[in-house]
Amino acid sequence: MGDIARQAPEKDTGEDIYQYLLERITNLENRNLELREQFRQMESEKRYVETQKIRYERELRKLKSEIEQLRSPPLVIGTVTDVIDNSRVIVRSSAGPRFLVRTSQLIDPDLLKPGVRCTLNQQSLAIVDVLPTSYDAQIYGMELVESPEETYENIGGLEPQIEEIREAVELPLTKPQLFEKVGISPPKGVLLYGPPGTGKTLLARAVAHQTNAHFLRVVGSELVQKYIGEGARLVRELFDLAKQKAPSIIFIDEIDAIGAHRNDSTTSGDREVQRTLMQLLAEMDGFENRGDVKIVAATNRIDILDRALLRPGRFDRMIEIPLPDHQGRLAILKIHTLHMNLSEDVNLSEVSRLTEGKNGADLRAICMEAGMFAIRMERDSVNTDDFMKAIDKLALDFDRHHFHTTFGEMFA
Ligand SMILES: Nc1ncnc2c1ncn2[C@@H]1O[C@H](COP(=O)(O)OP(=O)(O)OP(=O)(O)O)[C@@H](O)[C@H]1O
Repeated sequence: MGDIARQAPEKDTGEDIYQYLLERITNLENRNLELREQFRQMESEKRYVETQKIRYERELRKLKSEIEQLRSPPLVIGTVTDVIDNSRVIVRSSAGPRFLVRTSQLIDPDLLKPGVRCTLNQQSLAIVDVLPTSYDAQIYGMELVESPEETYENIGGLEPQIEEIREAVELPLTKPQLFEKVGISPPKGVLLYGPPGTGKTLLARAVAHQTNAHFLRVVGSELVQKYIGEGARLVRELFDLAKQKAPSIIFIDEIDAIGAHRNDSTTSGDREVQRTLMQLLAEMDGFENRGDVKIVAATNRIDILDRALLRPGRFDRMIEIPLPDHQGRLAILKIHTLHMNLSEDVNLSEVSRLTEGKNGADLRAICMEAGMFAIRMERDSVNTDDFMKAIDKLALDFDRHHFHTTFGEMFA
């Protein structure tokens, strides 16, 4: 600035004035360049702030819709008993009482006939939807796979557990005569317990693959939360379907949601859970041991399970699925990097050492993230640096998730 503001020469010979103006022009040009550079930097900062803003807005929208979902009340199931006119029908709710309710204009009045099952809004009891009369696994969030693709080779570090489940589930399905000859009953149900993401679902799917059995998966919490008053009925239908599709493996994930230790509380939610559990126990008891339907359940909370579930003839085999140790992590990393193009510098044993305490699902995520870092750097092989960044990113995501969960709980 000082240069630009320099005083004009006192002696105004033509040469001096020319020199002075030349210098002034150069200074102004330099200053112009400086300002342009500053402008460019500010533009790029502005762009960065704008993208950050978009990211936060997106995150906000996601969180809002999550809150919305959590707040949306479950639906009540009912059966139409009488139709008054196009907008009013009498419905018997699954909890017992009958109501005169309104129907949404979106529902085709021709569908509303006595005997039809429908869902009702929990507060207004207005009819929200009509359920198909025939059994539809998808409605209830059941997953039915003809024969899953996972094999024992896709499971890392659980050799003793694989052996156990083969003996308890696979052998009775493939060689029932062995048990008959010896005169013992094979286990009816197997309970897999341990921390989340350690491969319990994977193990159950692999057994179904090995035995060419249908794989039917239900989630305990969904059985009792999605459609009030339907838990017991769903359990009954689940077993019917499994028998129909035999050989089959019923996989009940989060069994603790229906099989937690009972206490004396009598809220309607608790009664619903109890009815569902009683139905499950009844189904298991009335079940042919030597049949070709096997039940595998999984839980992260064996400590809260009702002992009734663990009695002989029910889940009489318990298999612990622990967090993987160093060798286990190495085996899992090998599985998830099998088809990846790894640079020579990658030492999976070192990656395993740096991921102590991580489960199989985390390790899979680390491998995928490492691959993403390589893609971002426009490389076609994954190197050690990518793995290090992926490990850091996972730790960061974990902290963020933890923060959101705690934050969410504060407002729950
Ligand atoms: N031992 C393992 N070997 C290979 N992959 C694994 C292993 N454990 C977990 N994974 C990976 O993590 C994913 C999630 O694991 P899975 O759903 O089987 O865990 P889970 O124990 O059933 O968890 P949850 O208790 O949360 O239901 C699997 O699909 C698989 O890709």
